[in-house]
This record gives sequence, C-alpha cells and structure tokens, in this order.
Amino acid sequence: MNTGLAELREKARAVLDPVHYDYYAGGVGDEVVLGENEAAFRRLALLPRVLRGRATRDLTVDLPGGRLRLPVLVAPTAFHRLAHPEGEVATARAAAAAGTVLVSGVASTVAIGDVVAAARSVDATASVWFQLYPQPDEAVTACLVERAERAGCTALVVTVDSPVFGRHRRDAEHGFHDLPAGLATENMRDLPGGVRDIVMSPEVSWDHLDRLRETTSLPLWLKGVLHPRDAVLAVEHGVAGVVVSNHGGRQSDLAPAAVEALPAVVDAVAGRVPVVLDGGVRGGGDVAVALALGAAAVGVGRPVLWGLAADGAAGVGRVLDLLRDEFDHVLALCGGRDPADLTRDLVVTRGRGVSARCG
Ligand SMILES: Cc1cc2nc3c(=O)[nH]c(=O)nc-3n(C[C@H](O)[C@H](O)[C@H](O)COP(=O)(O)O)c2cc1C
Ligand SMILES: CC(C)CC(=O)C(=O)O
Repeated sequence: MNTGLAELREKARAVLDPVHYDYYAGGVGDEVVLGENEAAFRRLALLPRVLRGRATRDLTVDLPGGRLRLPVLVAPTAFHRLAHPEGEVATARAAAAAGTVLVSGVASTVAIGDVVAAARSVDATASVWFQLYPQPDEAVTACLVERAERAGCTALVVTVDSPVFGRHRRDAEHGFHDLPAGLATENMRDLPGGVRDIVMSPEVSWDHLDRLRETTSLPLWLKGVLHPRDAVLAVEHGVAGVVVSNHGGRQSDLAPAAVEALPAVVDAVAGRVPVVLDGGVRGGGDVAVALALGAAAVGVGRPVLWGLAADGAAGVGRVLDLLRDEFDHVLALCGGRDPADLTRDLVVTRGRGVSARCG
C-alpha cells in the first residue's frame, strides 16, 4: 500500500469511533475477499517498456458521464458524516478540485442536491454521478432517479451485487445497525408510499433495469458485475459502462478478487462500453495494473473514507493527489505517455516467469 494512504488509514483509525471504523474497514463473512482484493494486486507485476516515454503525461480519461483528470474516481460509499461532520460535501469538494467524479451514494448523509452544489462550488463543470440500488417498488426508484437528474447528476450507477444485505461480522459484533441520532440517509426522505429504508431484493431483474433505463436519458452504469456473461447482458441491455466490483469484499465472501475477474469481463465487453474496476486499489501501481488489464479507470472506496476521517476535504484531496502522483510515476517507469500505453502484455503474474510471446 502507498505509505501516505497507510498513514491516513492509521489517522482515521485513531480519530474514528471504533464501531464506525469497523463499519468502513470490514467485509462480509471471514473477510476472505476483503483481503484478496489487495493481495491479488500484489501477485501481479508490470513489465516496463523502454525508450518510448514523454516528459509530461496526459492522465485524462473520458467516460460516459464525465471527464476525469486522473483515471481514478470516488466509488460510492455510505454515511460520510460518520467520518467527518461535513460528510459528502467535503468529499464532493475534494473530488471536484482533483478533477474527478464522485459517485455519490443513495445512502449518503447529505442530500444529492447539496452534494452536487458542493462539487459545482469548486468547479462549475464538475461531474457527480448518483449510485442507487434498484428498489422493488419502482415508483421509489423513479423518484430517486428524478432527484438525481434534478440535482444535476451526469450519470447513474446502478448497484446490482446486493440481492440481499451482506453479513458484516464486525457490525454484528458491535451491534451496529443504525445511524447515530442527528444523521440520516437524506435521499430517502419523502418517497412514495412513505418508504424510508433502502430495500435489497433478490427479485430485482433485468426487466427492472430496462424500465429504469426508460425513465432517464442519463448514461447508466452497472456496478457489481463479475461474470462475463452478465457483462454481455449488460451491454445488450444498453448500459453505458460496467463496474467490475465485489463491493469491496462486502457482499459474497466467495467472490473472486476484483482484479482477477477483470480480464474476462473486458474480453466479454470487447470495447463496446468502458469497464471500471474497484476493490483493493491502494496505490498508483494498482491503478496502472488495472488499466493495463483493460479498465478505463478505477474506483476507490475505503481510502477516501480514511482521508475524509483524517482531515475532511483536505484528506480526500491528499488521497487523490497521492494516487495521481504515484500513477503518473509508474506510467513514466513503464514508458507510457498516456493510459492507452498500458496494455495487457505488460502484466505478468509473479513467480510464473515472462512469456516470450509478450506483445
Ligand atoms: C463503508 C462502505 C460503504 C459502501 N457503500 C456502498 C454503497 O452504498 N453503494 C455501493 O454501490 N457500494 C458501496 N460500497 C462499495 C464501494 O462502492 C466499492 O465497491 C468498494 O469500496 C471498493 O473497494 P475498496 O474499498 O477496496 O476501494 C461501500 C463500501 C464501503 C467500504
Ligand atoms: C447497504 C448500504 C447502505 C451501504 C453498503 O452498500 C455497504 O455498507 O456496503
């Protein structure tokens, strides 16, 4: 892990209520996938290419829903006001200042309109995407989508890896089920039928996705895809992009590490839509490996929460700066001029030697 990120994590651990630290840090079950997401990156290496570099590198990536000045976006995570009193407002400001996208969660502790306003107060062109879980009551989903559109969000991220809630042992041990007094999921107010809670339903289907897509003209990303066949179905159902993710090891503890699932999804999608990866990205080298395996960008979840807890917007800014700086350095070391120079032939598995057929 990048040492700066490790320091921020330790600062976050020191300042956070241990119950809230464990909510952020923990995973499902025995936390096998949680560990594997990071470990899988350490099993991969990048072959440098020589004599083809450039003094300054262009890190820009264009995605449906916004331009990123670095190929790292802020993955949706719930309850930022547990980390810092400003919550998602601080995260939004930092992401906008860094020139990247905040994917703001439906389970945010600041209403989406205020999140977008915070981002735009820093950069009038900032892009904020809205993440939601498709609700079995489609009137609720439609209302959330409409709120996101009205707020000025430029894409929707539909999370589909949660047919049921993940069982987080640390939360169970602490008895952590509810937000403390004074905090609420602000997007979940005044919804049809008086609904107040996010519902996970195993009956949500591709039909729900099709109907959701009909309610909006925003680009729609599908988050939580691991099976290549689902990636193909996603493209057939008209998504603008796919996020390869195991929810940071918080849903199935039998899932593969996110980076291990990435190449097959990239191959299945075959360039028809961009693929973003999240899970276990802890340094610029991980960003480079993911891009070399075909991701257009990566998402970071927990490191942003550590930065937020440690130092509010400045801490989130530090996380994004560290990742940008380290990614740029690794790109230079690989003889890369821009992210497109990171290709799959550069990636080797440690301990297995290098194929003479590389490239
Ligand atoms: C505390 C926490 C809350 C999360 N909440 C959500 C959420 O509300 N919606 C969602 O789609 N993903 C959620 N995720 C998953 C992240 O979007 C992302 O997939 C994951 O954090 C990436 O792994 P990383 O933390 O190793 O970077 C959450 C993750 C964490 C750690
Ligand atoms: C269920 C949500 C409220 C948050 C979430 O996705 C998570 O904690 O992983």
